[in-house]
Amino acid sequence: MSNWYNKVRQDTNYILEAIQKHPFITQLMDGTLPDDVFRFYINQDALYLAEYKKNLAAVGIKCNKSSETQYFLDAATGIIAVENALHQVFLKNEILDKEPSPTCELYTSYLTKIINNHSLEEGLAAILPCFTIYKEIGDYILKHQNNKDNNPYQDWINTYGGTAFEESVNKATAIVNKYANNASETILQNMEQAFIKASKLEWLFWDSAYNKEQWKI
Ligand SMILES: Cc1ncc(C[n+]2csc(CCO)c2C)c(N)n1
Repeated sequence: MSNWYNKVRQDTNYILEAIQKHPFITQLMDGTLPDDVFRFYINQDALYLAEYKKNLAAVGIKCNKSSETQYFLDAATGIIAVENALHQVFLKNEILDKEPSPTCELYTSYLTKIINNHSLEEGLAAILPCFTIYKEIGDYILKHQNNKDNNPYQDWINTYGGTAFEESVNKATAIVNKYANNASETILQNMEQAFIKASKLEWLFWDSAYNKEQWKI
């Protein structure tokens, strides 16, 4: 298969469209997203990222080539720097709640399960939507917004849209494509399932933030 990502991107287009239409994203874009909702999101995202960086490092050390390991370990370190800066801006460094929401718990546990108990290829497929969906949503907002000078969430939008983040996403995608090129039919099916599941969890993460999801008991 020449380009695995292009195929799964096509197959998950409906998820991307659902994210673009989600009120969290439309209100983030027009700047009307309630402050408490965004803070809930950033709070949960800080908890998500604390686990995600471990998952990225775990995938990295399983890769065969040292350049691939280097890439994922650098990306994990980058999370500490870049993403934490966003949390400083919006959360003023204060973690409001240390308890992950059900969806945050589900997404991080799902990734940890796949990475630790399944093939490297599936692990790679599972971590990729985190990169590609944020890049696409960042670009989508930059393209469609007309309030760049007075959107309270512009720092967030600029982090993911535009060219700064593009190279990193392309590199991650290229690594996953390379492993897919050498994968068996069964592994390819598992990779696609993992990519779809993680993409759905990205939608769910925004939806759960929009509803300020709580544990029911
Ligand atoms: C739920 C959730 N999903 C994806 C990202 C975006 N993101 C997190 S780490 C990383 C790779 C290196 O920066 C990217 C793109 C996020 N912040 N929160």
